[in-house]
Amino acid sequence: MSHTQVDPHKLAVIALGGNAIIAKGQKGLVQEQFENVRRTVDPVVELIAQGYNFIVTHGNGPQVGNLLLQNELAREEVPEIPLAMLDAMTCGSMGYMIEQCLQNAMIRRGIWKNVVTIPAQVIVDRFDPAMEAPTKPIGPFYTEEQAQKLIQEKGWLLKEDAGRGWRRFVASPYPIDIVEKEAIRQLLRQQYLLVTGGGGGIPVSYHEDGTIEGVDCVIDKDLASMKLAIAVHARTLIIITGVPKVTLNFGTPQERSLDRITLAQARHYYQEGQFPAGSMGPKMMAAIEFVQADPENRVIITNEGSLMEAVAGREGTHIVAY
Ligand SMILES: NC(=O)OP(=O)(O)O
Repeated sequence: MSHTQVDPHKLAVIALGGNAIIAKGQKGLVQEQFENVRRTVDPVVELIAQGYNFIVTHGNGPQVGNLLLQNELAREEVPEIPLAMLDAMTCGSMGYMIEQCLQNAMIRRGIWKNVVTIPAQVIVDRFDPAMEAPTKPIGPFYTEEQAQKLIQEKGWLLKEDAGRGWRRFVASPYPIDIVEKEAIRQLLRQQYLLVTGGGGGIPVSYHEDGTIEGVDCVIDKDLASMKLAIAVHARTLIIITGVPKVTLNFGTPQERSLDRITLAQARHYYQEGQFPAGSMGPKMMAAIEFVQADPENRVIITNEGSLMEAVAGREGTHIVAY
């Protein structure tokens, strides 16, 4: 294989949760975020040393929610920034952090590889019904009492987020395509390590004349990562989350973790309502669509500490065609 070809079996898209970069209970200080990213990229760099290449994507839920809050607090002093632009800001700021941590980890490991961040525009349908029914939790967690006060005083939409506390919700339409996908493929052919699709990408939609414009929403990063993985013909999509394995009957005495499930089983459990919206739901939806796209595709859902073992097949939940 020449250096201008990409081995799809050694190419993986790895999606880091925004909630792993600002963990629950943390304020989101820049130092905290750098520390979390450093810890997360170490095993990624170990896998690079084994010959893998990656597209690293990341969530932005806590970060874009914090920016929105800053924006609203400063609205008397400086012009407000629309949500699509705030998404773009997180692509840059979080891309900077992840890119630098990857570079430093590779230098320490004696690996030389180009790393670059691309703030990718992701096409959505601005008439997607999801624009009218917000499902994406962003920003800090509140108690129910704080949330009710904010709903009354500020008119924000706050809802309970998968048993973890109350959060603000914004629209999250389905990602259709990636504007910069050809540039991304070109850089992969040249063996670049890419940070792109961050925050689910910057949401944009087409006008009838073919021009594009930002849409104020936050795309789910697991669905955008899946679209990216399909676009670059990666065979592996890795979704890093807070738990080592996906479980059935979560939080009940019947709870059990899943090691390896087929596409048919994943669909069955999804339809049974085993995976709540706002947590495991979009991850499993992304997994189903990715494996459906090609029977050679596989998805690994795990946490950062189990990544090495999961890639070796000894940890995590694996979703495969058969
Ligand atoms: N955009 C997005 O899905 O972010 P989180 O993963 O942080 O929720």
